[in-house]
Amino acid sequence: MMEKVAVVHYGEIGIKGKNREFFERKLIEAIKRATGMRVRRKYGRIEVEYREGLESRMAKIPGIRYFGVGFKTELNLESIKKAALSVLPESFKTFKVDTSRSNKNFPMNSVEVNRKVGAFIVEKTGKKVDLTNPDVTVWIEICEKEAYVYSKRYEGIGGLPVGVAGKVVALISGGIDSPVAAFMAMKRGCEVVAVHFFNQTMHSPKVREKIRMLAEKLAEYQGKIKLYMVPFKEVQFEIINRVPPKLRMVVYRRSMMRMANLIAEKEGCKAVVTGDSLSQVASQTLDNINVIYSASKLAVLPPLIGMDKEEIVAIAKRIETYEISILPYEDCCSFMVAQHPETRAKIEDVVKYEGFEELERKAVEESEILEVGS
Ligand SMILES: Nc1ncnc2c1ncn2[C@@H]1O[C@H](COP(=O)(O)OP(=O)(O)OP(=O)(O)O)[C@@H](O)[C@H]1O
Repeated sequence: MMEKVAVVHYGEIGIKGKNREFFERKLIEAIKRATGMRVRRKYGRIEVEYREGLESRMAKIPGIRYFGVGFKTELNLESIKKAALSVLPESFKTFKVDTSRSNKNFPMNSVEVNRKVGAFIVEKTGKKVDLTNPDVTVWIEICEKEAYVYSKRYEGIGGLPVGVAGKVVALISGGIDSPVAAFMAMKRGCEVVAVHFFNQTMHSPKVREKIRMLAEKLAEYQGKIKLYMVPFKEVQFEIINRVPPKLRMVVYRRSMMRMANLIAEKEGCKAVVTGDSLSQVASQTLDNINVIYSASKLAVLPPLIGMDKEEIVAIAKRIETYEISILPYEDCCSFMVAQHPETRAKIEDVVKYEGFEELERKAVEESEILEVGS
């Protein structure tokens, strides 16, 4: 019996005590959804029936630390040797065998298995062992009733399965930062509801298409994603009518916070995620962040707060949102703000211009709600 499988390891879940079963169930659901294959929990790992192309989908599932693709075999040295030969690539010069053994009843320890299987590969292929820098590593995992043997090992994105931490609203602007922030929240177990505010007259269909593309990319990590497109032209015009240009930016971001809270209430979300990073732009001074975030009843989580632009860009490239984010688009709000917005806003100077909750509620009610992803 030799069955082609992927064997999944999930670091952090292992140490979560009584929540472990819940986390494993969520991870199994996510793998099933992403691959459509049979998935089983086994020996502190997850075994996935193999199909072509499964690797790229699995590499995007939060909660997976790494996974191997190879064979499941019967638990005896002969079967393991046979599997080891069959996972070798066509051309290589050097190799090593790396065995781990969770079944302590197996008659050989890991070092002995390394030696026996290594000697067998040398005998059959004439290749050399190199323990420090081999071209190929053959991993062998000896479990209760079976062994897994593979030479292809893929890094996952780590973190926790989507959904174990609850739901959040993530504000997605169309820039580089906010999709990265949404991804970071997913990676820590949040199910994300994406929200974008746009001006229904000024914004071309291209903007909507771009936001949809970003949501689709994020859906690859989460399964499906709900996207709220909130038309907030009326709110914007009210802000222009009432608020001096210098303060408009802080006021519209507070308004976005209130609308995000309304959506969170509808969707059962427990926090608002933004792409703010400290001091990157004028809106992101500590004074302004205090004033903006205080418009939210729910906690506001800015996962990028301590990151440099280069670090954010590197993640955006890795998760493949970068190429979409740099497509040209009309920014929602730059037309309405002063060239040098206030950087030290004070709450008492701002609230006196506010009071458009009715328009905010209407904008949220008129949102287009899309289910994106497969
Ligand atoms: N039109 C919008 N729709 C939804 N969220 C928005 C919108 N504009 C701004 N935001 C939220 O406010 C945050 C700060 O926006 P701002 O434009 O000041 O910063 P930024 O660093 O350019 O962020 P980004 O790269 O995400 O656009 C964004 O990361 C996003 O979470």
